[in-house]
This record gives sequence, structure tokens and C-alpha cells, in this order.
Amino acid sequence: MTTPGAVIVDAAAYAQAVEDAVKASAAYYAGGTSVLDDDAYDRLVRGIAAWEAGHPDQVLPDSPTGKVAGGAVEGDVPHTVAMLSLDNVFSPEEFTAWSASLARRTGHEVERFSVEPKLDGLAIAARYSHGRLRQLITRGDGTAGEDVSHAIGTIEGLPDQLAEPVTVEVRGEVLMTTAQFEQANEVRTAHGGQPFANPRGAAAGTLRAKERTYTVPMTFFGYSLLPLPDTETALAARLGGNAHSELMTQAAAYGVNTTATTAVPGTTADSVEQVLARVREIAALRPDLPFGIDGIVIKADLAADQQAAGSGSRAPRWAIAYKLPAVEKITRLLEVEWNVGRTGVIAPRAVLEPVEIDGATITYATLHNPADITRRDLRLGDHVMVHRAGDVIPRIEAPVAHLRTGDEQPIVFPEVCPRCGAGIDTSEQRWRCAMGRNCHLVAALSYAAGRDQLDIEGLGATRIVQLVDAGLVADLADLFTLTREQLLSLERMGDTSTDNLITAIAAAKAQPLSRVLCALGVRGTGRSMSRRIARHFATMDNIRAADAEAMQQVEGIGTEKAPSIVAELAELTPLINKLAATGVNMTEPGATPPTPAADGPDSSMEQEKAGGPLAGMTVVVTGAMTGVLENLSRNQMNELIERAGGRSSSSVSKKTTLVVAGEGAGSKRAKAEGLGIRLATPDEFATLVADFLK
Ligand SMILES: NC(=O)c1ccc[n+]([C@@H]2O[C@H](COP(=O)([O-])OP(=O)(O)OC[C@H]3O[C@@H](n4cnc5c(N)ncnc54)[C@H](O)[C@@H]3O)[C@@H](O)[C@H]2O)c1
Ligand SMILES: [Zn+2]
Repeated sequence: MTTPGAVIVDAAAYAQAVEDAVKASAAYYAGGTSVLDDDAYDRLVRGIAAWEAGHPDQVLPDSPTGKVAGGAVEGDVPHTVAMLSLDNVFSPEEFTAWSASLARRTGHEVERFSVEPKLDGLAIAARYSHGRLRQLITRGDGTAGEDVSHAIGTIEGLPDQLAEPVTVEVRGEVLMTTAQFEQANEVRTAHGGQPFANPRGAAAGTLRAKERTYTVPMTFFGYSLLPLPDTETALAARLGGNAHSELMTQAAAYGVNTTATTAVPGTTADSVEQVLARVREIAALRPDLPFGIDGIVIKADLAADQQAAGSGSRAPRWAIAYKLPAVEKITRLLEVEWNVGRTGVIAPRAVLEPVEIDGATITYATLHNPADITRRDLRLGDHVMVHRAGDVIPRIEAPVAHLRTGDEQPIVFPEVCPRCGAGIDTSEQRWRCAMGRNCHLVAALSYAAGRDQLDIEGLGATRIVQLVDAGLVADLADLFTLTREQLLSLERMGDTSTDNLITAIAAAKAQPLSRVLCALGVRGTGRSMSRRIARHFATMDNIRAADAEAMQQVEGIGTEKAPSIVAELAELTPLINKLAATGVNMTEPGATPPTPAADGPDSSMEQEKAGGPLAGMTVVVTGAMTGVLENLSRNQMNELIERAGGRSSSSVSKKTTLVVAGEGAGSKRAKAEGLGIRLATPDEFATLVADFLK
């Protein structure tokens, strides 16, 4: 996991490395404009340390080794107690070794650890006097920091006034959530500024910026609470003697935001094994967190253990950072490809100079739409910060604008459809070929015939290409009027496969409306949304009669989506009519149409919910299903949940009531455990919904 250090061959290379590291650090802590990503920086510092170990008499005074912030930052406001950095471990073995060394220092096995996410922002000390926030100070060089009190009032989670009139110092991390970062860059570029490369840099830059004409929000998470010189004696004694976990509870009671409000709250652990189990849990939850973490911080929880272990000049000995692999790397944007999807949407995709992030080689990243490219001010040849966590599709955070050489080229947007040459409809943020779903008919039909839509066995992409090439099919409805002779005329179509396909196509006519609707591929409506629409309206006629306002009654459809769904359904009228004429089912079994008198959203669904065993529940399915559920696709599981009165969802959140966790369930299970959500095995779940299994 640790990348090897840079190899330094002589004193001149060493001096250059020290200079580069100090420069990178200064930029990193000042506003995130470092030319190195963290891996590259850490490699450089390891190289410096290795050379110094062999040449202890030639260590330069500027060397970053052994210093808080690599010695690159200073401050003029002294800290009452040093604000240190943390030492690192990278594996269970290294952590176990560290815990053994800690036990040697304290004279006994540490009884209790606290385990917290390592928030990826910057450290700050907030001084409260009689409950009022008076001063904000950065970590600086550890002994003195910079006064950034001008940021008071712009940091969520750091109240101006505590719940009690106490005099204390709260320390913690200031960061930008992913949403705050997006917003910050939007506001910043709108004001003519360069975008920040990543949330950490954005927080650092924003915190130090004084006279900005605009403010962008940040978020604070407290992780330490200590007395100030004029803190009342009794309170000071209490703060000095309390365990870390108790201090965190106290900070939260004062009204300070802590990790307790997140999906990865700080916890305590009584053994090394428990610590490592929690490390795995937090690592599994990382991709879903709305903010960045770069590791897990493990601390001796009890004050007595902390005092016995003591601190070095750079880091305390009673705490350690268990580093997780970097999820951000700097690479270059080489090209932008424009691909047409099954609905005719023309989606841009970034082609990157291949870069390894957390064990995977990344060559592509999503770019949502042309407006997104413009907003981010991306150019071909730009160095870009690429983010990839878990299985989430890699994304470009922002260009590293100050690395520009002037040779970067603007990204050219297509003027005609790159697939068929037709015009482009640019009226929505996501551009679309004027031919719509006919542009990429094979993709549209393959999707429609797929298992979760019309489920037509024997109609794979190859066959569809044959049908389209032979001119037998020009839209979805044509599938339903194919004759035996037409199919037999195709290459490699024998009697049996023809009969089977004819039967499968005929059977598809009886699919419920939800699947027919899904097969149409209306933009913005996937499987679950199609089911919700079909259940809400019960018939295709009702759906087509709905205006935007009526469409918004369906859960999950807002003011933006509703009009575009209505418009697209109108556009699909000829096709829907044609489908209905061939005998395709246009009703949803078991659903009752909304009555005009019913008020409030989704009343038809509420009525249904009242009946089933999953009434009022939000259910997430993860892992492999077994037993009677073994052959159900994820979509069929979701259909089952909804038949039984529940709501299906694909992501675990506080709103989730039940997680059906099969074999191999990973991060969703871990998250459910972290949130204390009820878990069920596939068998238990099957029993619960037995009446609804068909
Ligand atoms: N890209 C660059 O050019 C560059 C330059 C300098 C440093 N860096 C990176 O910064 C890192 C070193 O920075 P550092 O000295 O700030 O140390 P660090 O970030 O590795 O660890 C110490 C910090 O962790 C933070 N932290 C987060 N959650 C915490 C919690 N729950 N409890 C306690 N502390 C918590 C605190 O701010 C604390 O100061 C390196 O990993 C390096 O890659 C990068
Ligand atoms: Zn096209």
C-alpha cells in the first residue's frame, strides 16, 4: 500500500528534494495548489528521510522530516498546548506493532481505544470564552498558528455560542463536504477565480482568504476539547481527567458538531481486534461518505494512558493515523469522447493519461454534461485531480489550474450527433441526438428486451443488430409484429429458435405496465421510478393524461423532472399507440389509479402500503440471494418489496428500516451495522414476504 520513496542519489538531489517538499507543503497548507498529489509528496519525504538516515551530518535545517506541516507554515498566535500531527501506520501488522509499543510506554495493555475517521481537511483551534466563539487559529507549525477569526460565522458545526457559558478550546477539522466543494467552485469560477483542485485545498484556501466578496460554507467536526488558561478550575480538572470519548460527548452537548452526526461516528474498542474490525467498517463506508477521509485515527481513550505515553515534537505517542489508500491523483486530461446512449443522450467522457488509484488503473472519468465542463473550466492537456473511491465511477474534481502552461486547448463540443450526424437538441443540460432513441436503436432495443424490462429471452444484441440491419425493425413496436417467415430469413435462425423467440415476444406483451414503461427508456426514469409511476397511475392512459403537476405527485419526481417526463411521454405517443395496437399490456396489476379527491402525494401507494408486511418500511437488498429468492434479479427483489407494501432503495441511509443481506454483502451491510439498522438473511426475508412470492 505504501509506495516506495523517491531515490535520492547525492547531496544536490537531496537539497533539491528538500526545496521541492517545502514548496509543495507551503502551497498545500495555504490553499491546496501543490503540484504534487499526496502520494507523490509522501514518496518525496520518504526519499528525503532515507537519504538523511545515511547522511545524518548533512541534514538541512529546512528539511521537512520530523516537523509539523513539514516546517512549511508558521503562525504568530501561540497554542496553549502544542497542536501536533500524527504518525502513520498502513497495515494491521503495523497497527499491532504500534499498540505493542504503546503498551510498553504505558506499562500495560491499553484497555480502551477510541476509533474515529480521519477527516481530510485542516486542523483548527476554536477558542470560546464564556460560551462565545472569540478566536480561530490554524495549526501552523504546531506551537503557533495563524489567526483566521474572520471565518467565524461561515463554518457549519462551529456555533458562535455554546449551550453553556464555558471557557474552553475546541479543536477539530474544517472541511468541505462534496456538495460544499461543488458549490464553492461554482461560486468561485462565477467570480472569475480559478477552481480549487479538491475539497481539502478548497477548505484551506477559503479559511485563509480574507476579503472575499462571497462566502462559501464549510463544515467543522470537533475531535478534541481542552481547557484554556482562564478556564474555571473545576472544569479544567474535569477536562484534563476525562477520557477522549467522554470529551466528545461533552463537546456535542455544548453544541459542537462531531462525527457522532455521521455514518462513521467515533466509537471505542477494547482490543486490537475490535479496533481493526472498526477500521475495516469505516474503510468500507468511505466511498459513500459525503466528505473525504484519508484514514482512521486511533487514540488511547483514557487520559491516564495518554499522559503515560506522552508526545514527541511532531506527534503524540498515544494516537496513530491508520492511513487508507489515496483516492486522489493528479493526471492529465487528454481527450473528451462523446458517446450516444440508448436514449439518444450524448454524454461526454474524459480520457485520462492512465493513473493508478488504489490498485486500479484509471483511464476514463465521467463528465456529466457540456455545462459541467464549462462550469469546471476544463481544457484539454490540463492537469486534473481525479477522485476514485471504491467502485464509484471516477470523477474529475477540478483542473490544477496553476499548472497550466498556456498550451491547453479548449474542449470542442460536437455540433452534430457523433453517431449519426443528425442535429443536437441542446435545450436540456444533457444534450441529445435529434433522432432520439432511434439514433442508437440497437442499444435502445437491447435495453427494452433486457431481463428487468420486457425480459425477451433469445433477443440479444447480436440478433437485434440482424433485425435492424435487415430493416425488419425500426422501433420497439415492430418487434411485436415480426412474423415467423421474417425471423426464419435471418442467418443462423432455425425452426426451434424461431418458435422460441416468437413465444418469448408474445409473452412479453403481458408484462406489467411498469416494465413496459421502463422499456420505453424515458430519460430520468429507471426501473424503480418506472414502477412508482406505474403504481401511482395504474394505466398508461392515466400516465399520458398527467400534466407536470400530476406527475409530481409521484414520490421522487420533483419540479425539474416532472415536465421533462411529461414532454418525453408526449414525444413517445406514436410509439405507445403502436405498442398498444399490437396488444402490449398497458395496465399495472394490483394498482389503483389516484382519485381526484385524494390529497397529498402518492395516496394510492399509501393505501397499498397499509396492507403488506413491509408497510411503511424502506428496504435495501445487498449480496447474493439464496434459497427461494436465489433466482430473483435485483429488480425482481425490488418488485417483491413493493408488492409487499414496502419501498425499495439501493442505498443504505438513516431512513432505511431493513437490509436484506445475502452472501458477500459488503459495504452496505457494514453501513447498516454502523447505523444500527435491522438486518435479515434471505431466508428470514422470504418468510416475511411469503404471501407475496409468486
Ligand atoms: N500534496 C502535497 O503537496 C502535500 C504537502 C504536504 C503534506 N501533504 C499531505 O499531508 C499529510 C501530512 O499532513 P499533516 O501533518 O497535516 O498530518 P496528517 O494529516 O497525516 O495527520 C494529522 C492531522 O489529522 C487531522 N485529523 C483528522 N481527523 C482527526 C481526528 N479524528 N483526530 C485527530 N486528528 C485528526 C488533524 O488535522 C491533524 O492535524 C501527508 O499525508 C501528506 O501527503 C501533502
Ligand atoms: Zn444520432
